[in-house]
Amino acid sequence: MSIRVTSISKKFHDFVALDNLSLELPEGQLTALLGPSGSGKTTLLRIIAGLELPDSGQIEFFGQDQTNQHVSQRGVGFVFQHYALFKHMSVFENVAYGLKVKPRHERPDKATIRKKVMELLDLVQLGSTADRYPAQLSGGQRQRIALARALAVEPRVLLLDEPFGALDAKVRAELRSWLRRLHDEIHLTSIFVTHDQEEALEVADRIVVMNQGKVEQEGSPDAVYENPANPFVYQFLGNVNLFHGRVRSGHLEVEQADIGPTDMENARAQDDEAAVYVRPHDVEITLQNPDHTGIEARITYLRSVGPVVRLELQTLHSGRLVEAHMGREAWRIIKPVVGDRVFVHLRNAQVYAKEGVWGDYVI
Ligand SMILES: Nc1ncnc2c1ncn2[C@@H]1O[C@H](COP(=O)(O)OP(=O)(O)OP(=O)(O)O)[C@@H](O)[C@H]1O
Repeated sequence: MSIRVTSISKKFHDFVALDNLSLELPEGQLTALLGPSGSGKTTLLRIIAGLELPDSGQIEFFGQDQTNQHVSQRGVGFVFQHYALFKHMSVFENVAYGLKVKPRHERPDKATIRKKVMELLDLVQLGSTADRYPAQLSGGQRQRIALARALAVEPRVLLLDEPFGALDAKVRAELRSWLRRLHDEIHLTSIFVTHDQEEALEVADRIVVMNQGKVEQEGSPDAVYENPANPFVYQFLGNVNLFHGRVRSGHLEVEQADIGPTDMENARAQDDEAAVYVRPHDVEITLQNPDHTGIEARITYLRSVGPVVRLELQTLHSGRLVEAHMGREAWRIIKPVVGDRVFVHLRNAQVYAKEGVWGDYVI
């Protein structure tokens, strides 16, 4: 385990930013701290870095206690959202900076520094910009240089705080896949903070979902997406429809439709109210409802966006709005239009019964 966070708490006045939080981060992996604004992600990152002191708890790197180590002794590299490069220095000088300011006995000679900087610039695919100044680079290029600068001092741990947060959507998407490929090359233990679930799912080896200073769930992107531990995680990881249903004798009922048998193990959940969550791409639409498993609804909005047709429907029983995404092929078969009365089927529903008891219900 390369980074171990044990029982960290941090208050700002009366506000609890981190609440007895513990976490272990595997070596060589890229871990995303994901959570809504104010959930404590940046505070945790700053405490790991040594930029902020916890009220209690312990931080270890590779088995060594770092809690009282100064930031300069921890061997961390940073990239921040607005970590401006030195404007008056060229790209080369910016990346070389951390090496040039090392104490004399640790400082590499000039030729070694030049070789290293050029290698790093090639690694971030900006070798040709060595003589330019930051003002002559795009925002995305500047962040790549900031990353090269952070890597120059060979940190043990790389910390990135919303590194692409200030960039536009297209550049952001490019840098995401670039960061993923880069990490596959360097395998440095890295933590990056984001509130963008897509970014976390696409880039990270592990995701830590945070809420109100605590960890809600941690695991691989697939595990967290496929098996969210609770409604908070489920809702946070993407668009979702919520239905109120009832489990009766092991069957899930939603708006007079018999959705089918549930596999909920807990006895209390066998006859109870249930919150039913379904993602838009798991909502299926049919024109007929012979087995009464569909919820009656009317199409109120329809628009095709690239390969997906987005629909909004309103259920006839409760008036609840439902978002559905159909593949174009599926849409072509039944060609529904606005105003049509159809049936909504819930696939891969996550059923959370009252009192936090929950089950996974899959047709
Ligand atoms: N120095 C400080 N003084 C007072 N309150 C602070 C300080 N730093 C953070 N906070 C508060 O602690 C809470 C957690 O902040 P933090 O920046 O860790 O959240 P975050 O999850 O990174 O959110 P965001 O995505 O908005 O940056 C916030 O409510 C913030 O206002």
